[in-house]
Amino acid sequence: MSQSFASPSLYAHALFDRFVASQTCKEVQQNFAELCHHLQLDSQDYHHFYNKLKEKLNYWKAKELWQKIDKRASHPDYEQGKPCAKTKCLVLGAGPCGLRTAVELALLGAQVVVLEKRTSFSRNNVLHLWPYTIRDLRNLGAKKFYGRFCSGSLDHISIRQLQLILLKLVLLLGVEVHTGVNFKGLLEPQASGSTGWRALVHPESHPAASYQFDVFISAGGGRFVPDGFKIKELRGKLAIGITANFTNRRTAAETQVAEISGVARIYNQKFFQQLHTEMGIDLENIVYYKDDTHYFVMTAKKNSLLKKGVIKQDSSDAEQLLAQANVDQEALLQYAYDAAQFSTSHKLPDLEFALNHVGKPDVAMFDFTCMHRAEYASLVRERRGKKLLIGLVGDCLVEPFWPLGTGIARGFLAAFDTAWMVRNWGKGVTHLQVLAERESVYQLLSQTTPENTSKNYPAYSIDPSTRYPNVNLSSIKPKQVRRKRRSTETDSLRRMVDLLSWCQKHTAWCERVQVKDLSQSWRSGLALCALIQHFRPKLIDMSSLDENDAVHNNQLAFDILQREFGIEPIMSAGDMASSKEIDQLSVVLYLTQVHNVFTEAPLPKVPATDLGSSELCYFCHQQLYVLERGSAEGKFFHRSCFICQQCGTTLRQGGYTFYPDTGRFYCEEHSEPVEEKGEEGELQQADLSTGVQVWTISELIPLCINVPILFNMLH
Ligand SMILES: NC(=O)C1=CN([C@@H]2O[C@H](COP(=O)(O)OP(=O)(O)OC[C@H]3O[C@@H](n4cnc5c(N)ncnc54)[C@H](OP(=O)(O)O)[C@@H]3O)[C@@H](O)[C@H]2O)C=CC1
Repeated sequence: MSQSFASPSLYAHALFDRFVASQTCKEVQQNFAELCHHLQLDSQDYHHFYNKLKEKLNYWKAKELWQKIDKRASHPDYEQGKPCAKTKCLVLGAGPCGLRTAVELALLGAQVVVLEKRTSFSRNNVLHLWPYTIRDLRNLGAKKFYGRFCSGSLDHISIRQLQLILLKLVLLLGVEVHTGVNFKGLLEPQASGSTGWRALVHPESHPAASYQFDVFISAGGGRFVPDGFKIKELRGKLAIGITANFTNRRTAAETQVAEISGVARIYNQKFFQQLHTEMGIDLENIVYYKDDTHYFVMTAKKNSLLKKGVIKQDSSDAEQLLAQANVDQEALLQYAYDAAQFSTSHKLPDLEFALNHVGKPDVAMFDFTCMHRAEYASLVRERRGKKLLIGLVGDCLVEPFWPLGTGIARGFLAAFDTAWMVRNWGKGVTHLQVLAERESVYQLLSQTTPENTSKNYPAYSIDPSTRYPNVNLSSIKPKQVRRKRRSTETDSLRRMVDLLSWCQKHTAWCERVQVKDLSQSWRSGLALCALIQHFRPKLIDMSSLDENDAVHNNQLAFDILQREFGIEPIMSAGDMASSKEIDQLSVVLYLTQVHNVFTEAPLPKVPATDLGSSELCYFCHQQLYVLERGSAEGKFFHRSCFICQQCGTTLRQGGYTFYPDTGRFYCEEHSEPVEEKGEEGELQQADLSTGVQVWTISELIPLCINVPILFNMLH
């Protein structure tokens, strides 16, 4: 105990205060460990941890937090932690969505382990919060952890602050969070039946490697989707986003500068014209929020970026256009700096770039026209009698179109829906029913807006019917799930068969080689060498190879493929030649890469649709850019056009009356004159989705069955 404290309990209070006020991920973890040590609490005793902590820390400040947590935990949906008392969950990713899901799983009584590859929370970018998320976080004590949380009319928070709030909360609830741990894949239960599902992690010796679980939640962000899930790609017209963060010193001058919650070109032509004339910067829109940083996000026009030398060479391919080598970083910094200065009337003195996680000025330019969405949200895998429920949340489920500000709100909705699914799982509902219900709810997610979700925020719980009015939990039937899964499995199998056919076709020229399967046929190394010779005759001479020298043949092929094409060997040449059984999955993974380099199979190109600008305003029928878009009753419009039909006052959300027969909106004081009813067409939203199917290694993995048998079945 520190000498300066009169009693152990005062010291505990100080430690708790320090934990609550921690401002980095590392500080949170260290202060938490110190608190547990001082109170002699085992943080891995997840069932009892929170209650024991409460017993030992009952001074006013802690009590205020316990009251909030207890209120949430006493919701009937959690049944006092019974539904998932035997459920063990692994959550991948300590982003806001992974952590928010972890809170719910812990409240349901599950053991929860979170893996995060980063060691610090460094994302300054600021997220827009829907009213329900603000209420949700407030009720979980967000303001206790972060005093500035949504003060006044603020409706946004930096990603890192949100992560810090949720990290503190999950730790108090007994969740284990391991940072600096990279999830590499799922490990199936062993044949002996001695282990369940586990994770392959880096570093391999990390204790999380031995954790066995029956629920896996992937919240690894937009780039991480586990094997077995199909992804759809949605593309819009080219839209170049720039985000920039500047240090916020919170001086009086900085405090006074007004935020810009979304100025779009159509509203303030003069501002954008001046910006263009005076600075040569041509923008569609700009947003400025204050939190830990001064955060600016803008959509820039390509031509102005070319003229200012930010983009070096024009290209019709967005990827090439924004490739690192084609961007002048200094010019980009200047562009973002000038836009920030101009839009705040040069009232932010001494603007200095905040630094990102690699210590560079936190400015990024990206193409946000392309987004991914998982075709379904859940899966069950079964091996050796052990079932694993897999769910997706956050950006890896639905990547948001950021100007809409939907990311975190939809992310949290999916976190609740996923928790509801795990609750059913824990309660022993059959797995097809669990999946069918989850998919029924998932169908709604991409259409949710603050208007069409329930306004009864206090009633929100993990039960989907509290949030989605008129949700039909059985719109998808268990048998449909089975059919869909089967077709996915058949797709995977077909691809394996295709791979086998491809290998057979391109080794057929060599009499000494007979490819019958995707395992034993590759032992001698000759088949691999024959494939190489077929596609790159100069790299190898088959006539010099001896079938009985398997180690040499394999080593030769592995070396060539690594040196020439960067394909890492799957095992040592010695193991390949001598192991009792060759692992089919490994061979499939390896040969898929060989197939891809030799065929250079291009990914299908997607026709561009016009996401950014094709809609028209419901009222004025003029072009409607997404950033300036308001919506009510399923209509989209310029916010300035949203006025009372009679008196012209601007309407606000929740403060209007809508007449579906005429499609007109009125303020609360006026109403539709009976005799004036007319007809008005409904604006239909274009279907922007374009399914793109890409053959990836992961699609070959779900089923590693006996390919020759399947080959016969399918042909
Ligand atoms: N720049 C921006 O403005 C961004 C905003 N967001 C917003 O944040 C919100 C929540 O996003 P969320 O879905 O939680 O995702 P996040 O991207 O916030 O979090 C996912 C976390 O998982 C980590 N991760 C990924 N793969 C692995 C792995 N194999 N092993 C261990 N850790 C891994 C990621 O690290 P790493 O990031 O290093 O891959 C990241 O820290 C959304 O609203 C989204 O729109 C999200 C990302 C960027």
